[in-house]
Amino acid sequence: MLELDEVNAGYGRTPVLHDISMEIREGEVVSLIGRNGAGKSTLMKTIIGLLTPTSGDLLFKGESIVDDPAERRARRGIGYVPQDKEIFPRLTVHENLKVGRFVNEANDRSLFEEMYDYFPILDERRNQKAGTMSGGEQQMLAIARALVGAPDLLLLDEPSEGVQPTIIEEISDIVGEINRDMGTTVFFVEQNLDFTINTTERCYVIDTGELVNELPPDELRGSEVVQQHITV
Ligand SMILES: Nc1ncnc2c1ncn2[C@@H]1O[C@H](COP(=O)(O)OP(=O)(O)OP(=O)(O)O)[C@@H](O)[C@H]1O
Repeated sequence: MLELDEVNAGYGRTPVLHDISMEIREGEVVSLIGRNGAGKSTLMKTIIGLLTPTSGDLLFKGESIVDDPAERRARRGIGYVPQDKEIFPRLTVHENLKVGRFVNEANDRSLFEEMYDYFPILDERRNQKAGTMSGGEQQMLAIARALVGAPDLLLLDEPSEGVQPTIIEEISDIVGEINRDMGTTVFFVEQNLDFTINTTERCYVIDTGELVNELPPDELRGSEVVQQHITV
């Protein structure tokens, strides 16, 4: 589904990502963990097209997308939830979902009702202004908005951030259901070990812009790799 081939990227003259190569196969739920400043958001921005790599290639469904602007990548079928969610606080829940549908309008499918089934709290609050909802509810809205146009790949940047623990578990379960029922491939970056272990099938570890390991989730807890590269 997604392949990164020796990707280097950064800000201006400051390199952040160094020779990142990874592969996310169709139907997988894959994660990347690393501490603050390790380069996780930079990697997400590079995949969605908000940052241009200085070298390397990005392939989506076997085709290079490295020259595509972000909106074309979205229309090819990549949904993205940024770290700060970027919901529109003055728009209602339903209006926010409509924006998500517009971003992916090339796709024939719209999943408004499916999203309300997965996230009943959003159904209850269809006409509520998004800015009045809790952090967890806003995160759910951001995920639903990224999914409403039926992308093939969903990218989540720290989905547990600013979300209370009970809702983190709920989000983990819903991401799993969406992956199973809709076949959506998922790639997320996180610092939260519990969320990562509960949600993922395979986990990459990043430290100072370099991939240092790849582990199954049941080896994450107590692992020396995690001690060395994740614990602050
Ligand atoms: N817009 C920017 N301009 C310059 N440097 C930046 C910018 N954004 C991030 N950086 C730097 O790039 C490095 C990686 O940051 P990034 O946000 O990718 O880390 P992260 O792993 O997502 O961390 P966090 O969990 O804190 O979001 C850091 O050294 C950071 O200071």
